[in-house]
Amino acid sequence: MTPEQFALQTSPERARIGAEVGVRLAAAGVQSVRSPGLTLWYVEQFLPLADCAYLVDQIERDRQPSTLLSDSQDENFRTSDSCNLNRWDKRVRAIDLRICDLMGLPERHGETLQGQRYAPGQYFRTHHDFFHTDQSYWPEQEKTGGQRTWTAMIFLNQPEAGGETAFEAAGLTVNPRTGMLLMWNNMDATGAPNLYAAHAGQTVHAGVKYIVTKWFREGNWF
Ligand SMILES: O=C(O)CCC(=O)C(=O)O
Ligand SMILES: [Fe+2]
Repeated sequence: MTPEQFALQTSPERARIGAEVGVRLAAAGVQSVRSPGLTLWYVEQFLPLADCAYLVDQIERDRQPSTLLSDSQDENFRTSDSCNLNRWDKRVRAIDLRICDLMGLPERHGETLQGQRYAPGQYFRTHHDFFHTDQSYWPEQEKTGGQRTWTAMIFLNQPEAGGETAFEAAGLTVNPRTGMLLMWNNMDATGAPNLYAAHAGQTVHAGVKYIVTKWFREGNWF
């Protein structure tokens, strides 16, 4: 899709969600970095070390090669391992609810936390977390909560080298820091997909990188 086509996909509801979450995070004193196209919000030491270790264990137990929703089946696009965490596990749910509460988003809008593991040499190429409505996956996603709005990500550890999350279009790069929560809105102020929110998980050069990602929908995902 062209930038013009994305820009036409405005939505008052998604604009409202974007604005409300921003106001709430600012009121909570959450730190942010702004570039012309994108604001990144972050909380250092959001997740206690014991919870980070707990999630790493779950990821080690359940991980499978990562998949893509996209129609382009490029197997070199995302080379990590992933798994869905069990959202009804008491400890996982408590983490989930802490994120929802901070952002003021309903639990039911959130997809299940996804764990990711990158060994040295592994990466996730530049992509958008929002859905492309010209792809074959869209009709199904539209019925299960619609467009993705906010992304919340927690770094569970710091690999020895590499593994930054890079927002190239916005000119922002985030270094993994154990327990840090990172949040951004994938929609712009009009509720249309924000191309400045494109990002990559850069290659890990030494050590293993563990994160969990949570994608929020505009409506109920479950
Ligand atoms: O590994 C990263 O830093 C980025 C992960 C990511 O983009 C995602 O989970 O959607
Ligand atoms: Fe992403």
